[in-house]
Amino acid sequence: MKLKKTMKDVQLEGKRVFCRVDFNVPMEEGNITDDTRIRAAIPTIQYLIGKGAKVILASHLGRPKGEVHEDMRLTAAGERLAELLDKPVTKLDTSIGEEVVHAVANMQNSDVVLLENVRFHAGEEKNDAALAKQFADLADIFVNDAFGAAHRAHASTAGIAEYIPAVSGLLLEKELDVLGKALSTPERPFTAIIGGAKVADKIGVIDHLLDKVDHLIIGGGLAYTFLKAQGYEIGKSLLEEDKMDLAMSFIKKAEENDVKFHLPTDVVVADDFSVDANTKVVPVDSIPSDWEALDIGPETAKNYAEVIKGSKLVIWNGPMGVFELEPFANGTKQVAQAMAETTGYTVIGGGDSAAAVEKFNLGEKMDHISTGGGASLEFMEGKALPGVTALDDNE
Ligand SMILES: Nc1ncnc2c1ncn2[C@@H]1O[C@H](COP(=O)(O)OP(=O)(O)O)[C@@H](O)[C@H]1O
Ligand SMILES: O=C(OP(=O)(O)O)[C@H](O)COP(=O)(O)O
Ligand SMILES: [Mg+2]
Repeated sequence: MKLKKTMKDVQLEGKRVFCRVDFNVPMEEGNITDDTRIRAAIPTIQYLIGKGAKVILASHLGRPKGEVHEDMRLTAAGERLAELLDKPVTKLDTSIGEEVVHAVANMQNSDVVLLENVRFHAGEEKNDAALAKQFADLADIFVNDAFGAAHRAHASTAGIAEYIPAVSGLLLEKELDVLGKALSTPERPFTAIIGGAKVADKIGVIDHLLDKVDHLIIGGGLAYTFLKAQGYEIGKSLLEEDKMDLAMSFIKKAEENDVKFHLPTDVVVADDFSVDANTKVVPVDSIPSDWEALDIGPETAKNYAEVIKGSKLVIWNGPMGVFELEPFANGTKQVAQAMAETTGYTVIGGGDSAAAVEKFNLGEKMDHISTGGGASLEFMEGKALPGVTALDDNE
């Protein structure tokens, strides 16, 4: 990957800086349940403040699909940011238009403005040139520090870089450095664990991982597309129907490459997606047709923990179950515990995976917690990240 310009390569004093961060934090009833991603952006924001820049922050939250969703506003993130910076943060209700232009015109050096969720505009995810230009017109310099969204070619992560000087932030730089080093000459056995809910996004990376790892462990919502492809009844569990053939091809490729492919052998099923649901542990061949599997079972968790403890390098993205709800947290907890205990090098990625590890108070026991899930997987796969390639080359 080409070296990119960083904040140190540009003059910042008095400059308006459009700084893309990933404040896509897990929320529950309007409250932030894990602020890892906000804390991770603080060094860059402090650096800009210290240099006397006018700091215009932009982020997405959730997937509002181009419409305003009251529960996806960045208000709580702005409040948390102000606490962490110990400094006022002007939170705006939109990310383009007159209100924004006016607020930016009134900024003093070292002031911080937080724009509203950029995904409230349909042009964001389409990487619409007109929207990217509107973002660029607000600023003199673009700083990308949103590693978690660096695999997206969107208006505020990539498009904007066409119009103004574009450099990387400290978090983006650090993530690329640490992940790059861990993977350059991986220690073996090398194990990758993939779970979570973004099945369509993540299933593709398995292909490349099968050329690299010794063990591939599958959990979370991802598991059921594989189980269904093998002919099991999965009830109402998460399924990407059009990925079933792909799933089978991966099982075959694993055999050819002599990669141990681990799927759940037992699961926790529920008659409802809720904390009060009726639940039971069943073998994977006995999932009731009107129930859904929301966690790996205890036998599976024990087996996965053994593999992890025998590994020299483990990368993990995506929770093993719906860990946010107590009855479905055990699988994720057991895997996190094994990651904490193994003597191997451990890398965890993803907004929700990081939140899970923090919830179990095991964050300090991990070697690296990446703020990106999909982003770290695509980086490890060797794919170019649009949020990085868009930045100016350091020639
Ligand atoms: N079996 C399952 N069914 C439905 N959702 C699941 C299941 N297992 C895990 N999840 C959900 O996956 C979500 C996280 O997925 P994802 O965003 O892909 O991970 P990350 O943020 O770590 O990259 C969690 O909110 C969790 O509740
Ligand atoms: O939460 C994110 O990714 P992750 O769930 O893979 O960690 C990023 O903010 C990207 O969000 P997106 O997957 O809606 O583009
Ligand atoms: Mg997530």
